[in-house]
Amino acid sequence: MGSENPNPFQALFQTVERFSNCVQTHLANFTQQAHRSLPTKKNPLISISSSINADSPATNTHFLVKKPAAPVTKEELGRATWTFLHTLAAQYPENPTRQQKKDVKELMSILSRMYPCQECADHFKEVLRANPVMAGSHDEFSQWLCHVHNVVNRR
Ligand SMILES: Cc1cc2nc3c(=O)[nH]c(=O)nc-3n(C[C@H](O)[C@H](O)[C@H](O)COP(=O)(O)OP(=O)(O)OC[C@H]3O[C@@H](n4cnc5c(N)ncnc54)[C@H](O)[C@@H]3O)c2cc1C
Repeated sequence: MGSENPNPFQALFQTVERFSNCVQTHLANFTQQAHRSLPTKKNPLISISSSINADSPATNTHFLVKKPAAPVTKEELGRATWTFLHTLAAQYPENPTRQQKKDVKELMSILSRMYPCQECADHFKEVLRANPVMAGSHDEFSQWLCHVHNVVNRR
């Protein structure tokens, strides 16, 4: 076989290798996490409390009920956001439309401006500048996300 007929297993081996690298990263992160202490709730980024108050008169169309604040730390917010992003990547189509590619790039850009942790948002802007979103296919986007997740967490 000449260079026009590359080994048909080569692409498969490369995909398996990339997947294996990603799994290794997961395991490494998981092991590190197991040794870390649980995130502290002493310094929450934000407190999520319902704006519903049961005591107020029903003069408006909605009732207000005050609930205890649920503190959200940087770690909790990060984990929830990564879960959302990796779920999005898992469902990202093999052959995305032009609109889907545009949407996912805009989403990342919005995240870098509006992420509710200013320090993280600023850092993510730098990460995006150095690693422009790659969303040409399911694999491309999943691997790009995996990579930027590692870059963010290495910091
Ligand atoms: C956009 C963004 C910017 C952030 N910037 C900062 C910052 O500047 N400073 C800061 O302190 N924190 C930042 N964070 C939070 C940080 O990334 C972590 O979410 C947080 O520190 C908690 O880390 P963790 O190790 O518990 O797990 P997380 O990194 O939140 O990951 C959650 C789970 O995802 C899995 N996982 C880990 N790596 C990968 C991977 N590469 N691919 C697939 N799955 C993986 C693991 O099973 C892990 O338990 C940012 C988060 C986001 C979403």
